[in-house]
Amino acid sequence: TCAFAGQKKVLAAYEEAVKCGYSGARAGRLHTPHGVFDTPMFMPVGTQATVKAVSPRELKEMGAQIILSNTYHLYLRPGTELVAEAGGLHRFMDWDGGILTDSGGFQVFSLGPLRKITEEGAAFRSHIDGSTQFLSPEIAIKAQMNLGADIIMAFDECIPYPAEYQYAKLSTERTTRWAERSQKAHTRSGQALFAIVQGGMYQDLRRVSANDLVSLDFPGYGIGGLSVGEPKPVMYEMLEQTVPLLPENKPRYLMGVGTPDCLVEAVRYGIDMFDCVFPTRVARNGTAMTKSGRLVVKNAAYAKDFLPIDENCGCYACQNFSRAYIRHLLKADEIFGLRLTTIHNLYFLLDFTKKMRQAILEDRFLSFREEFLAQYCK
Ligand SMILES: CCNc1nc2cc3[nH]c(NC)nc3cc2c(=O)[nH]1
Ligand SMILES: [Zn+2]
Repeated sequence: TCAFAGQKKVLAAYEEAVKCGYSGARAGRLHTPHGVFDTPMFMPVGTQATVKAVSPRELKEMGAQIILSNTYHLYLRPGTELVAEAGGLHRFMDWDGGILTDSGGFQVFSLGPLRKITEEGAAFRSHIDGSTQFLSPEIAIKAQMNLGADIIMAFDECIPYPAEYQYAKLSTERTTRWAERSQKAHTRSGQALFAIVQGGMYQDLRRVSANDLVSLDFPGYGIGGLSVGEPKPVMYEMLEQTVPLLPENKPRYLMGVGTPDCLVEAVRYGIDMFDCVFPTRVARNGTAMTKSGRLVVKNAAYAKDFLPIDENCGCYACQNFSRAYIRHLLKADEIFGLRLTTIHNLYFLLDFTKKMRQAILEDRFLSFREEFLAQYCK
């Protein structure tokens, strides 16, 4: 491993990245106004200012460092000015760890019935009350400044998959112009603005997007437009093309990823931060994540299984309750059942990133990856 001194960048500084072997995997420390955090890291998703079914105290207990909230949702309800009046998102939801807000781009394209995208921004209909809404780089950045997250995201377009080369090219160029407008609109000190690399599934567009955004000098970079239905090998190929072009002393955030096998591959390419609704979403339909794959604890097979979900798991659910009990709660539509599967899934992913960090620091990441993939894809 080689120690690595990054120059101090305001707030989202990236330093002590420790490279491991010939893979791009690295263990780093991310500096924010709410603390210094270890990477690789998984960020639980708290879309509407709550990570569904768990409390801030439980999140802290399970080792969550930074959580994600969605600007699109909070902008529509309860409104980002209201959150600012409440003292900002940290106060509003009583979370004193790190918060990252997305810029609404993705939700507009994936939630609201899309109206149209112009150079100015994106018009859409609210998925809540059908009202006509409009988001632009300026509006999205102002909303995020009101929310007061530690890390905010530039306004971008997540190119759908598949997309024609010409569309991907024009959209990527516009996203770069939007990144510049986001930068100009961002006037709040004590907050890091990350750009988002696009380029669809086209190697040359990915390289152009990364190079253009790097020359605009952001404190960190999201990699967007992935985990949108493309085959995993295509996602990995885009990472291979993109990550090496990003500054080593700045964090790389792969948006919307994912399952443990994707995390371990992305870490190998040099990704530091992840967010995904998968662990909390599948928990709510009774699926638990384990190192051997998924365990649908709601299945009849577990009716009399008095073992925990995972005997080696240190989470509150596995330390105190059996599969039979959790299955009973889920079958009875008891809220506590969803809480237990959610606590387990979040703990599993947070613990998994901690294990990857340890492996990197001990220079054994590649064997860690081999062993995990052999067990997980079984
Ligand atoms: C910050 C908002 N912009 C933004 N969010 C995203 C969220 C994603 N979530 C997934 N898979 C679940 N892919 C994503 C891509 C983007 C993307 O390209 N852009
Ligand atoms: Zn557990």
